[in-house]
Amino acid sequence: MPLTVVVSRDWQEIRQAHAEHAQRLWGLAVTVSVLMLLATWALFRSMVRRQHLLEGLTLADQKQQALIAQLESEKQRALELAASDPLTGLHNRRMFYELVSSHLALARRSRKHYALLYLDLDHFKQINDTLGHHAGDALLQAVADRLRSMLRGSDIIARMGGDEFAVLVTAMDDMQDMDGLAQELVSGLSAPYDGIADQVVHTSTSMGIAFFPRDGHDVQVLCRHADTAMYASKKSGRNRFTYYDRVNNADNERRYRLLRQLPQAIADEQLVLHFQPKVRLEDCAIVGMEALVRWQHPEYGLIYPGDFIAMAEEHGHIQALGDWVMQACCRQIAAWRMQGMDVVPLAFNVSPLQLKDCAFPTRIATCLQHYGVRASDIEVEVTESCLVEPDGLSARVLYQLQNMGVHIALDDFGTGFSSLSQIRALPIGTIKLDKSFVNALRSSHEAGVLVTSIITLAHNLKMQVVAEGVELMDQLVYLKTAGCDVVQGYFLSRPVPAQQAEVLLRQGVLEPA
Ligand SMILES: Nc1nc2c(ncn2[C@@H]2O[C@H](COP(=O)(O)OP(=O)(O)OP(=O)(O)O)[C@@H](O)[C@H]2O)c(=O)[nH]1
Repeated sequence: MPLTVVVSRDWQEIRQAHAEHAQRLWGLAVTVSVLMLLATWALFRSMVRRQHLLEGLTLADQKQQALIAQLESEKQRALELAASDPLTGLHNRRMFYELVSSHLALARRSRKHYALLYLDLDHFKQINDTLGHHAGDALLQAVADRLRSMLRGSDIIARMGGDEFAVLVTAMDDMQDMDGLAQELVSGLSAPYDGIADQVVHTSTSMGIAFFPRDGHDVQVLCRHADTAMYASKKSGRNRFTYYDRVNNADNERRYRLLRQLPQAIADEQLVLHFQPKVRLEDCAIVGMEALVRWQHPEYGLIYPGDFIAMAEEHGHIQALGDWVMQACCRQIAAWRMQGMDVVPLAFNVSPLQLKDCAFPTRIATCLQHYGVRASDIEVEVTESCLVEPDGLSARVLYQLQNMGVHIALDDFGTGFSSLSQIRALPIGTIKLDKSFVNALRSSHEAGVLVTSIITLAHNLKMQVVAEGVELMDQLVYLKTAGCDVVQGYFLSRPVPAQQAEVLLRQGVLEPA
């Protein structure tokens, strides 16, 4: 700003000169002040806006965290339910297998002994029949409590289903130690149970014991041997225990004879198929049938697959047996069609070993052609164990089957380790919900929630849901409400021979009684 010097005697003149200058200064000061005020106000507004934005972001973040936590806890709940038995709170079969497997992996390096116990209540069905299912349930809970109290925290206890329990007694110094504990368990479990349906209930338990490593090296073999020993206890009078190595050799003898006779039995057509209808819940129409193989043995009578499929798998007969089943199905479809009947798809079970055979799809195609049957007339049911390697040979075989037009269903869903997202990558059109879930519907609200969410998820993934093992009206009603598509189980029909299946097919519908 220029410096002005006024020399004058006239006061007015001097004032005049200063007034202009002061006015300019004043104007400048006002402008600067207004600008500063405006800048402060703008800064303040932007800070307030930032604060709002920050609060909004924090809130959104909190909401997202809450949602993630909720999802995590839902997942945890589902996992817990899938790992434990809802009625007793013990581990379920799946978890037992997992825990025992990891225990045995460590046990291999120790010098300790492990005993696998299989327990089955004696005449439990009578308790259900006379006192009702609620009393039966209460007794199962009381048995679970007694097992917990009699065993150590380190032992693994599970309810394997129905009235069957299993225990892994861990790290014993000596196999002889088992005698005392086994006796204690058998007598402890046979002591009267107070307050079951306001009564005192008496029951007893038959038990079988297999030792690791003496009687088997993995959980499957140990369970099978302990189960065999448990049956030996039942046969020799119940309310007792039997060690696997002391099982009456008659059982082993029978197994050995069946094993030797199986190849000839397949060739001699001693196998027969029974058929269990699958019923659509929407209109009770029979929309499919599962073919189940039985062995009509000349000496032992009708033998169920549980007695010979594992044996066929272990001893290299599964391909011949599987081929027989596939051919018998196609033959049956052709025969029914010849009689002018409307045929529904016939499903048959395929073992994991068959799916590892890259010639399997070609054999199916030849068989279909031979009997003049369409690929859509059959369905293959595979188990989750077939799917452990999603891009392995089994997956390729499944894709080949799908390309041929064969429908693929996943059997016993929920008992293995596959998740819906894992199986989504495979050509699975239907999941068959395992009967343990259907069974748990009666005793657990959580099971209901889980079943409903599996059905919804499966539908979102465009899969059909078949519920297996439906034995009661209330299970059927629940499944229908939950949106399940198809059911199968004793409540509608047991597996029946071809002639009875034919009657059902002609009927076309199967209304609940
Ligand atoms: N209350 C109740 N009963 C069940 C449950 N699950 C299966 N069951 C019943 O348990 C019974 C099991 O009977 P079994 O073990 O086959 O026969 P059992 O009468 O015990 O005869 P033995 O084993 O030969 O001594 C069947 O009647 C099933 O319906 C359940 O969760 N609760």
